Amino acid sequence: MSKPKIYITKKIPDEVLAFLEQHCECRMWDGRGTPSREGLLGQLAEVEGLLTSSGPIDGELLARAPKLRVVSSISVGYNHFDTEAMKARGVIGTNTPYVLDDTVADLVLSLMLASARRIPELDHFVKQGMWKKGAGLTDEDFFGLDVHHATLGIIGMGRIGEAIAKRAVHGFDMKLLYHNRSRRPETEERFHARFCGLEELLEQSDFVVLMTPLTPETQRFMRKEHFDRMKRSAFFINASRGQTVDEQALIEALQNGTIRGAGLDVFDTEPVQPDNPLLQMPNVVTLPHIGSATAKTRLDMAMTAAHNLVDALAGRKPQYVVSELRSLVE
Ligand SMILES: NC(=O)c1ccc[n+]([C@@H]2O[C@H](COP(=O)([O-])OP(=O)(O)OC[C@H]3O[C@@H](n4cnc5c(N)ncnc54)[C@H](O)[C@@H]3O)[C@@H](O)[C@H]2O)c1
Ligand SMILES: O=C(O)[C@H](O)CO
Repeated sequence: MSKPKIYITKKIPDEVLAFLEQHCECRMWDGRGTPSREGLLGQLAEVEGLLTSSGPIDGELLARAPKLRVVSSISVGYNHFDTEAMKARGVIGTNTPYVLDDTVADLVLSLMLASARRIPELDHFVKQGMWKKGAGLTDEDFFGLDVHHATLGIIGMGRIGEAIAKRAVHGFDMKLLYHNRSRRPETEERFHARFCGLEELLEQSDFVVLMTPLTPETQRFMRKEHFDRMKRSAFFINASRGQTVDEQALIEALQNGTIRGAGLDVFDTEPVQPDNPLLQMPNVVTLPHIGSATAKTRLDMAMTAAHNLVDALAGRKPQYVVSELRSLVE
């Protein structure tokens, strides 16, 4: 029996490719990064499975891929899936939850610590030779904000939110507030966390961490009125998606001193434009969307995605089908 044809839009670890080759006829993008949109669309005529981490997987793409049955994303976020178009065509969509929770949570704590203790700013200061006698420096020039025992507000208390909570509460003795679509009694008990309305969370937190998925409901979720409610001494951390924030409102809140600083792994446009004012701000720590970027975690994500793809193509129920498309496998 012939193997199903799949296309892989970025380089994946050898052992994941070897596993896929046992079950599928694989073609993998061999350039750097990912193919252009046109380049990708031109590859799809015979393809039954797509392994990717970007999109959009929309009506235009589906029209160019008449045999496509499964799109397996090497990511937990799947805002690049047009789930309505996929459902209408019966295309299964899968993702990779759980395997990256700890790695992303480590990064969020890093952003909190780096922004509050001004690590990149003061690293630059030292390397530029500005730490010297006679410069008139005082202790206060280096003061930051304590992370330990501060109040953390997590918006979007899901899998990654919980991993952040564990580190913050058990490691840093932080007080935890959270806002979520629904209450989580076990989380409250485990971390002495308090569920509260968004406004109260914003007003009381020293660190506000945004960890919701990007959905129509969370698009531009953090706006001017929300930054206005935050403490002037507070930090805003975003590792969800850039479009969950009104970036212009964030820029103004930072410029006006409405909030003290920010730690950002994600941006409205990625890669972030070089003239984005956020890149000029010493009180903002910026990263190139690296929440899950360790070799071990990316390997686990790619292998999880490969199993999802192989199972779905073989007519078995994959481990992680995105919720909007679960009816296709039940
Ligand atoms: N920066 C990165 O590299 C990186 C890595 C992994 C995940 N992410 C992002 O993080 C997101 C969360 O991942 P997860 O695995 O924790 O997902 P999850 O589904 O386990 O948790 C998300 C939580 O957000 C809540 N939520 C959704 N809409 C909400 C709303 N309108 N108001 C309040 N709460 C709301 C949900 O109830 C859920 O508890 C992903 O969808 C992805 O966009 C980013
Ligand atoms: O959603 C995810 O898994 C990360 O953002 C990587 O894309």
